[in-house]
Amino acid sequence: MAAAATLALPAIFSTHRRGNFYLAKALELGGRAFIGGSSSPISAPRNLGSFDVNSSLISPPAFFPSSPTASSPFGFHCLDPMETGKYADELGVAVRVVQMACTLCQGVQEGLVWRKREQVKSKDDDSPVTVADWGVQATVSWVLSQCFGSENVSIVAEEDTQALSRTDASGLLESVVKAVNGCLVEAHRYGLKAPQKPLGSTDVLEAIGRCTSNGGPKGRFWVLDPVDGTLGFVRGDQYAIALALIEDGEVVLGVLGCPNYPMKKRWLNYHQRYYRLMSKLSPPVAGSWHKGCVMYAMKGSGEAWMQPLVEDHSKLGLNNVSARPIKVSSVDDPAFATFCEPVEKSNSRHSFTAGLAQSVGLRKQPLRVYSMVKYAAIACGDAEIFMKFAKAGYKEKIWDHAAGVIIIHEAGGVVTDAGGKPLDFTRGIYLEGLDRGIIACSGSLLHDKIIRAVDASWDSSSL
Ligand SMILES: Nc1ncnc2c1ncn2[C@@H]1O[C@H](COP(=O)(O)OS(=O)(=O)O)[C@@H](OP(=O)(O)O)[C@H]1O
Ligand SMILES: [Mg+2]
Ligand SMILES: [Mg+2]
Ligand SMILES: [Mg+2]
Repeated sequence: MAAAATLALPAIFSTHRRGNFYLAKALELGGRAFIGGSSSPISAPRNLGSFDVNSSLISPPAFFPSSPTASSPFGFHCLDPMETGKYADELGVAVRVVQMACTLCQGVQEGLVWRKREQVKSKDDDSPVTVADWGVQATVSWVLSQCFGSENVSIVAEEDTQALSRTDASGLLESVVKAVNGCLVEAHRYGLKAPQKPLGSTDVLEAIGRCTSNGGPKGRFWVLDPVDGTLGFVRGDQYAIALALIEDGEVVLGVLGCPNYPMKKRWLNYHQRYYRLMSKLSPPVAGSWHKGCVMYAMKGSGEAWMQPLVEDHSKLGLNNVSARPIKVSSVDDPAFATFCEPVEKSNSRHSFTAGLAQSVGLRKQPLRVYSMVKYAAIACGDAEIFMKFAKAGYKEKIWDHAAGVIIIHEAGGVVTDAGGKPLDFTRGIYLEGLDRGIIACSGSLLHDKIIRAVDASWDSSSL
């Protein structure tokens, strides 16, 4: 939604050289993020079958097992049919398109090492936007329209076409079109249909520009953050692709693609340390740095799932596919809890959260991670707390939270504002009425403690 008015390069180029060096190093180590199966304890997902929504999908969905179930003729992750079958088709399409989008982003992130100047632009608020942000928005919008019919699809999304439509942006637009077609041509590998011919620039602009919904309390709309944590993305670090569906003001499904997030926590620790200490750590054995996953959940199911990113589903035996249920951590002693927060000081008050951490008895260093990967870390039990206190005047957008909130919730956690109220997705593109900040926790014990600590210290803080 924020307009990208200038094509001038942002300051991040001078300050982010380190990040690109890291990315180059990371790529030297592992090549493209690819997981052909996880060695984590797996329980096979109970989903399945053939699939054909408006003939835009082909069957069987390669990353789900293949036998049909009574509850899901479309073959997706089969949750309790009484409660959650309603959105099974939407979830299936959402997971597939997010998987595809992850691959698009990985390609662009690799390219940033060599061609960053053409691929990153600056928006009015100086935040970065890249070929990947536009490319993912176009791809998701196109696929959703194909699958459900454009007349049935309404999307709230972060990006617009303003910067891409400028006469001096033809090279940029060309890069976006190339990224989108490169992604869509592989659609069949994800059980989706590719376009009959490559999309032209008009089609791509139309797909991006179609995402003009303003949300609200009634009806059904998708919420998309094509690249959340673009700064992390540009720096070769963590980022997420976030897609959610909202109906009558409630988030009913959420999918988070986390292309650099490992299936195993120990690799997250390694990733963090590797970025910081770079040359002092020996590189992981090639291919062993299993990173890249998609997490998803459907409202009311009490289940959330994580599966590895796969590049080519056709090369996988269906039974090798390894979605596993995720649950929040059971740690409720603050001394052993990990809390996450934004990396950028300008996005959240680090000094305030440091004070809170101390008063609550948190002992570990904060895990500063870009994007909704923070929500992902809590949902899968890698961390216990996420706190964000934006500066006064900043209004949180629904696309930065919707997918993460439902996944944490279904995985057993709690997400509220600092007043203990659920986030309100009924009031347009912003989380209007948000009380002070956002607090997500693995359990209510920790959550209560943080809320009380915020109350105790808010007035004396300078916020
Ligand atoms: N000033 C300010 N205050 C608070 N939040 C802001 C602010 N500016 C931006 N944003 C939004 O923050 C999104 C990234 O949030 P993160 O938690 O990943 O922050 S950080 O990058 O780790 O610092 C980021 O999402 P993306 O634009 O998708 O990257 C923004 O929507
Ligand atoms: Mg975002
Ligand atoms: Mg974004
Ligand atoms: Mg942005």
